[in-house]
Amino acid sequence: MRNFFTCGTVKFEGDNELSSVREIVVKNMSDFVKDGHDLEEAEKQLNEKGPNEDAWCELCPEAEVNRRECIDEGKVTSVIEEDLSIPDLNNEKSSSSVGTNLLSVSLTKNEIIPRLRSLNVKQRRILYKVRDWCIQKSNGKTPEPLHLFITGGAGTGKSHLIKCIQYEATRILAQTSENPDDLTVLLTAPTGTAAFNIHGLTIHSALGIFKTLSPDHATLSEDKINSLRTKLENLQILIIDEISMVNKKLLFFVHERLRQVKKRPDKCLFGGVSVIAVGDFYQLPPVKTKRVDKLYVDDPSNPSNQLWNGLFEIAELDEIMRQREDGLFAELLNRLRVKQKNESLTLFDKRTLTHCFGDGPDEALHIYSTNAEVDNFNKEMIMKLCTEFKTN
Ligand SMILES: Nc1ncnc2c1ncn2[C@@H]1O[C@H](COP(=O)(O)OP(=O)(O)OP(=O)(O)O)[C@@H](O)[C@H]1O
Repeated sequence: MRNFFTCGTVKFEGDNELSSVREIVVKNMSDFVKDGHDLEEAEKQLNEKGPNEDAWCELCPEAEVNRRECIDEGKVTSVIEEDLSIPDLNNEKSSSSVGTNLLSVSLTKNEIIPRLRSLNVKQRRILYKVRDWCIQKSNGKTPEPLHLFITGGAGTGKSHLIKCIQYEATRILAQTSENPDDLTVLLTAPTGTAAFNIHGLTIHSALGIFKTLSPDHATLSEDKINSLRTKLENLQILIIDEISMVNKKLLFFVHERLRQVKKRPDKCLFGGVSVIAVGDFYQLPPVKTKRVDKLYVDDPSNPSNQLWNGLFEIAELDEIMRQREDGLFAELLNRLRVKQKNESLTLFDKRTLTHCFGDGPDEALHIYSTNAEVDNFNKEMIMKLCTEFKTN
């Protein structure tokens, strides 16, 4: 056989000359078996090492970078940002305008790489846990949904980590849907300010939840649900920042809405979508919420209790990542964070706090405990900034 290949000749009909078998085979191979060696090599590697999790990035790094840069420049908008004006949310103007105008933007590759490299051991461990889950998904496996609670005091790098998780999870999960631009990871927070800080969306606007959390609005009509479904049909991970500001009722509505969107039965928690909750229960609590309705308060009589207590795996960050003076202040905050009312402060902490006391620069965000103080400050600033003003 080998002889026939190397020395054999054939004669084609109507052709007077003999043609070399070898030449014909080589020509046909170059025409029809392009990249044959590479394909064989790839098949061999696939069999030996399994699928390459970073294949997309290796094949098309430029395309991915371009796509992310376009998003940053606003040329390509996130699916969710375009329009989420679900009619029965229009009754409440603010609920449709706050969240829908916020872009759910991930960082560019160039911005993310230094962040990924800077992660400390605990941050990295959490990232890898989420990453492993995403890789299993992208390899066609069906791992149980993640329910992860990332917590830690002020400045321990929770927000920093969220952006890394969002980037990595989006990148890997892009391989699971036909359109790599499909929304697979949604970054949300319970208030407009918190959402803005992480370049995310409010939970209400992203999931079409009425702000007053009235039971009448728990279920959207099939039309409205369909519209939400087209935007969220490939959603696999929901990240909720500032979870301390979410109460049992809101989390229950999130579960219900995801269940509706994913067409899953009652018992399917969050419609099978993985949820990563991030925050610190020593920080801001939900507004107008009784103690028993706070998430961390175990109340078996409340049907939504099962959505939090005992469900979420806790991952705690404890290394303060803020720099210099900010770092000292963050350390102070973290000492105060766990103090009981009757425990006194150390002399050093008292001094530091006294040093911080004062109005601070005008342009800094001022927080007052009464509306009257807020009005006073605003008036004072208006008088300072606007020299010419008219009153009615
Ligand atoms: N691994 C890291 N390497 C370098 N800087 C980091 C790292 N993690 C966080 N930081 C920086 O530390 C500061 C605090 O981080 P971040 O805002 O993420 O903390 P946080 O836990 O969300 O704080 P808070 O609860 O007060 O909102 C930020 O300036 C952030 O950029």
